[in-house]
Amino acid sequence: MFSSIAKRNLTQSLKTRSFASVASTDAGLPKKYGGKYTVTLIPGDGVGKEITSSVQEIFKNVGVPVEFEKIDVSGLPSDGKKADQITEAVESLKRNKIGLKGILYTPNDAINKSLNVALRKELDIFASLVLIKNIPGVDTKLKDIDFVLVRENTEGEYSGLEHQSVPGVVESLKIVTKYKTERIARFAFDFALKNDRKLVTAIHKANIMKLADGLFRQTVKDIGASEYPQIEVKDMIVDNSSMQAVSWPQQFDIMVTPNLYGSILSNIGAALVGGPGLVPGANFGREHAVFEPGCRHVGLDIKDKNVANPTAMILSSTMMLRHLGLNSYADVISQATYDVLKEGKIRTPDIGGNSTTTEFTKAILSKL
Ligand SMILES: NC(=O)C1=CN([C@@H]2O[C@H](COP(=O)(O)OP(=O)(O)OC[C@H]3O[C@@H](n4cnc5c(N)ncnc54)[C@H](O)[C@@H]3O)[C@@H](O)[C@H]2O)C=CC1
Ligand SMILES: O=C(O)CCC(=O)C(=O)O
Ligand SMILES: [Mg+2]
Repeated sequence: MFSSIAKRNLTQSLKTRSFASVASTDAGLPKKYGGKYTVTLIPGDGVGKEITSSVQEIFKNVGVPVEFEKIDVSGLPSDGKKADQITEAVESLKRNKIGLKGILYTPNDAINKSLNVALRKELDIFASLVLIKNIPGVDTKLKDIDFVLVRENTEGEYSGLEHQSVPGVVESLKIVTKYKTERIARFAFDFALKNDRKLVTAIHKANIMKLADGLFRQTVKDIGASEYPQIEVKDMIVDNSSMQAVSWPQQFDIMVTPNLYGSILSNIGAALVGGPGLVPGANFGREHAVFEPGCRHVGLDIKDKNVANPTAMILSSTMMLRHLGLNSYADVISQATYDVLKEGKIRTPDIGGNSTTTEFTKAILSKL
């Protein structure tokens, strides 16, 4: 199915500290026009503008053959017409097939639905891929962490099907389908095969949600046993997985999860390796791929303060370049980013420094 998932193809020097090459689906890659790819750029809310500016500056400096088509979308209630913005973004992504995206804010009210979720559903970018790996130079309590989260991105607890039956009684539907579970399971196993990973763990709560999570658990196990006998498959209850993740994360290789457990585990994963500013991510469908920071934080509290860590966005952009087959550009940019982090002289406050986003970006530029 995902025949074009790239093998780890990084140079030996990068191997120990780079994330795996990323999955791409068997959909045709975007076409180049005038020698360049057009990529939809959605800076998003909070720190989005600052961290995507950092990527744009780096791409320009390196001469990456990518032209950005910028679309402003905001989840902030005050900011313009949501329906028009999201339609424009979806049309652009459908045209370009590929996007780089910051995170869109969702108010905690009963009215405004998540635009992030709407975009993922509309494009059917069903597989969220988040890479949790220690970065040399970023000190963490636990070491040698290197696991991948494959999260179902379009159903589960994020289905948004809720109603109040009578005042004080709310029903919230979690949808799990065999079809969508099979495809996320195959994505996880294909990714394992192509990236030399050996173990897929299905995360669930089948002891309580016997039908929904029972279906998820059993389907992953069945697909593993029948189609991927060379990959080991285990399952683990989500509560225990959370505990294991903060005590013995080295046991995990690939976790395949329903939607909400993936969000929670991506946050745990980010905390393990240094925070939300460091973890890259991507969303794949059959036709489209959208790259965005893996644990999807908005960072409204630090907006326009020039302190955001752009690493997650930069590494998401290098995943995107690998998806486009622009590996040499990806290698140069990720190497420079890792070098700056390893040296530790210039670092943003989230990882213990006092440098600005601009200074961090300049330090990367100086390595290129
Ligand atoms: N609140 C929202 O509108 C949305 C929330 N989410 C989800 O909700 C959960 C938590 O989100 P929030 O409470 O909004 O978290 P948040 O955006 O407030 O971030 C939490 C903390 O991390 C810091 N942070 C985030 N990005 C950073 C960066 N690049 N560099 C340095 N520091 C950074 C922030 O300053 C903040 O202190 C996550 O699972 C996220 O995926 C996802 C999309 C929208
Ligand atoms: O879009 C949102 O507001 C929240 C979504 C979320 O937590 C996630 O996608 O990880
Ligand atoms: Mg989340």
